[in-house]
Amino acid sequence: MTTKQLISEIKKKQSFLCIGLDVDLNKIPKHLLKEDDPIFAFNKAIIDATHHLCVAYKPNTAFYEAYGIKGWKALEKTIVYINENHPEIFTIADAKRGDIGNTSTMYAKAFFEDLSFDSVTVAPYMGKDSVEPFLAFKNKHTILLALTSNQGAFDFQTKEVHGKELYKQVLETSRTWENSENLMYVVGATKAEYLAEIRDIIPDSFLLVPGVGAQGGNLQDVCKYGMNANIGLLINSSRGIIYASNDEDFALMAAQKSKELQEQMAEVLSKQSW
Ligand SMILES: O=c1ccn([C@@H]2O[C@H](COP(=O)(O)O)[C@@H](O)[C@H]2O)c(=O)[nH]1
Repeated sequence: MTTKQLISEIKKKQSFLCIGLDVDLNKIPKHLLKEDDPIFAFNKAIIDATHHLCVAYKPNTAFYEAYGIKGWKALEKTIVYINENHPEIFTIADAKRGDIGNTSTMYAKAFFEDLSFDSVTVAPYMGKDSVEPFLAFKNKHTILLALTSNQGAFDFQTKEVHGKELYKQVLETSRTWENSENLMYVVGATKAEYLAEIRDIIPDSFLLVPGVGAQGGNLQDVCKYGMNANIGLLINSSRGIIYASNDEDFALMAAQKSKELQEQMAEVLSKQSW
């Protein structure tokens, strides 16, 4: 999917909500455990109930890898289901990959070609030659970790190296890489106060913003400091939506939580001049 198509979908749905599909078999409703593939059954119900309210789904691959081959198959069925039934939805493999060049190429093939995701999250720590193999894929997006939502972000990312914070160096340097127009960045909702300075460095890039909901990030603050002329934001909530109920009504409750966020986004968008 192109960025232009993503922006047009945001305008149409009045939503820049990304729903995280982080399926934990200990948290899903008990009745689903009788299904052949409980993970897929859960995802399908959530997708059927919420696809009109969001523009992106983000399965975090850890939640699938943890269940071995069955988990990976459930991930594959989930992405096929989204791509076949809702091709307008932007898909994110939250896999946080990155390795020496030839290995990164294989990671990129796994997520972009085999699984047909629109994007994958990538760690910048190994530098240019570990990220450029992902960037080489046309109409696919590499979402680079910049300033993450967790407390550990302060261990390295905000530390100054040669007089500049590391996350700012990631933003500035990555802009010089080949095919950098295929870059998006992860910035945690819990770090909203950094967004104005981040926008000074990368005014046009899309940001994937996790941390609203269970981690306490504030949607209004993220929009105030992080939005650009093309919206430029995908705000993710995972647990706050998919575990709104662990009973028979889980999909309905997920839709209700999604609607609450979508309505707040529509309100913000109504004040935006296009
Ligand atoms: O900085 C980051 C990067 C990724 N994540 C991931 O996003 C979701 C957040 O889940 P919630 O349940 O809404 O807290 C999860 O998959 C994280 O691994 C992040 O939180 N922060």
